[in-house]
Amino acid sequence: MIRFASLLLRRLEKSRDVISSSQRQWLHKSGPCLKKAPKKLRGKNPSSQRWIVRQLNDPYVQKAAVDNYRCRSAYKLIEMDDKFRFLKPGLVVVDCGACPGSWTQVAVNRVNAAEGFPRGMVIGVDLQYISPINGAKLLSNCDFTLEETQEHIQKHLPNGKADIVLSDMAPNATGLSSLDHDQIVALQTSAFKFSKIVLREGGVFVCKLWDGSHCKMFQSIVGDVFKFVKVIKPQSSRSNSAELFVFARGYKKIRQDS
Ligand SMILES: C[S@@+](CC[C@H](N)C(=O)[O-])C[C@H]1O[C@@H](n2cnc3c(N)ncnc32)[C@H](O)[C@@H]1O
Repeated sequence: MIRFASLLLRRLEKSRDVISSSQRQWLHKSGPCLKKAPKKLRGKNPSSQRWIVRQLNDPYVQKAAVDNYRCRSAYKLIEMDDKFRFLKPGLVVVDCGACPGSWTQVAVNRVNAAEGFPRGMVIGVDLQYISPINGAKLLSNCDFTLEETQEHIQKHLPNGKADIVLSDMAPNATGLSSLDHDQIVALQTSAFKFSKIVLREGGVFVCKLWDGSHCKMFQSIVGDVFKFVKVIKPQSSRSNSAELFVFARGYKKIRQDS
């Protein structure tokens, strides 16, 4: 058991949230969460130890492994979609900040779910390499905030249009909360501007923020062009994280010049 745990630790350390199929099988068989840190943690720095123990004890990490999702973030999108029912069969989805790919996996499953409906389309884009996902177009190593990337995405969209823009993009956190907040707001402002260009009337925009001074303003700017806006914290989002999601539906297709 400990040997397997050590193997898992090594893999977790290498790839953070991403879990391989053998780890998935082991987690599946091992049942309930580990409550104690395996001996192999000795010698690791305290922050690595905390991260590893948290991963091993996190039910969503285990569930993701069993359900074949690339990371626990999948459940945040699943929860939001179970509540608001926006990922419908046949829709076109852009997933910004898609790596390692769990939101893309959820979106592919849900927009292609029903027989007799046209197949949907999911395009994922990230600064990092995203390994292939059946049924998705992936644009790896692309900075979403660049005009050329956004033009490239548009070229892949049918008539340059999408029904849903998702953005789970996040900068590398510095630990300085106001700086991190400003950086994520800048990223999501770029996703919001893009959504105003590509969304069809009635479209949906979902993005992640880290709580801070600009949240209210961001929500109000989004509210100007969507009929319904809500800030939500899914249960699967860790309670000690500043993470929040802005969910906006009913894009009002008006002339935009910003
Ligand atoms: C929290 S992860 C996304 C997890 C993803 N939703 C999933 O479920 O697998 C945030 C991602 O945003 C990406 N990112 C940050 N800045 C970006 C940018 N300017 N352009 C594209 N991706 C970016 C990061 O590389 C990182 O992979």
